[in-house]
Amino acid sequence: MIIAVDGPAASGKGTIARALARHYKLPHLDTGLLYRAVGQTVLDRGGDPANALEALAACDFTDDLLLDPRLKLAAAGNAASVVSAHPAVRQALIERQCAFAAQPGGAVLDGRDIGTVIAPQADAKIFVRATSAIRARRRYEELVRAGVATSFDKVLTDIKARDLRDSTRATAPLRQAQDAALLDTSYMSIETAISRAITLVESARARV
Ligand SMILES: Nc1ncnc2c1ncn2[C@@H]1O[C@H](COP(=O)(O)OP(=O)(O)OP(=O)(O)O)[C@@H](O)[C@H]1O
Ligand SMILES: Nc1ccn([C@@H]2O[C@H](COP(=O)(O)O)[C@@H](O)[C@H]2O)c(=O)n1
Repeated sequence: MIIAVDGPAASGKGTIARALARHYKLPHLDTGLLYRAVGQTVLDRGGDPANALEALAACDFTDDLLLDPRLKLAAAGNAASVVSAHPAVRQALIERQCAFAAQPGGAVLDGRDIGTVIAPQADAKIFVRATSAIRARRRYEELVRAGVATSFDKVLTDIKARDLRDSTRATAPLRQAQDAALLDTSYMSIETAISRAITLVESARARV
């Protein structure tokens, strides 16, 4: 079974995708990490994420970078949102994601274009959303817990800028697939959101 989980920054899609992977004993891929690794590599090389050639060259990152805690920070997230708009970067990362989705037994992937581009054949698709203020509050609290110095206003501004870039780019923009179920977690606890996600997957399976 392939499960596609998409949604905007800090909507909770990673939390839900990891829980679904545990529940159904499936491997999980956080595809945002791949774009973050490209963005971080450009920054480490002193390059400009908006430069398509530099961003494409940074797709040669090695997998140990995926464990680098810097990928969780705002700098990598913002750079990821810029490099991910280059069609050549998306093309360079597509094969790896499609292969992950196609492995025997299936997989859970989360990102922005899983249900629309990477795995349009997914058995279950969930589009996770929450208001920008609630997403910013959750992300701000997460960063504070991790000891990162920031402010709620900065996190909210970053999230809004990322939403705009991700949903207006020409290639594989963030959008809900026509056959995806919408899960608005704005006023849900993590536990409720996970349990609703499992119910949505079960409904999708029952329809097949
Ligand atoms: N329903 C919820 N209620 C409260 N907090 C939540 C909920 N869902 C997720 N969170 C918290 O919000 C933060 C962001 O969640 P998560 O990392 O899953 O989002 P994401 O969409 O995967 O983010 P990113 O776009 O950065 O990959 C985390 O600290 C997580 O614990
Ligand atoms: N399938 C995807 C996943 C991510 N992106 C871009 O990467 C940025 C970081 O993603 P997070 O999920 O870790 O927040 C995100 O803002 C997107 O620009 C993507 O394009 N496609």
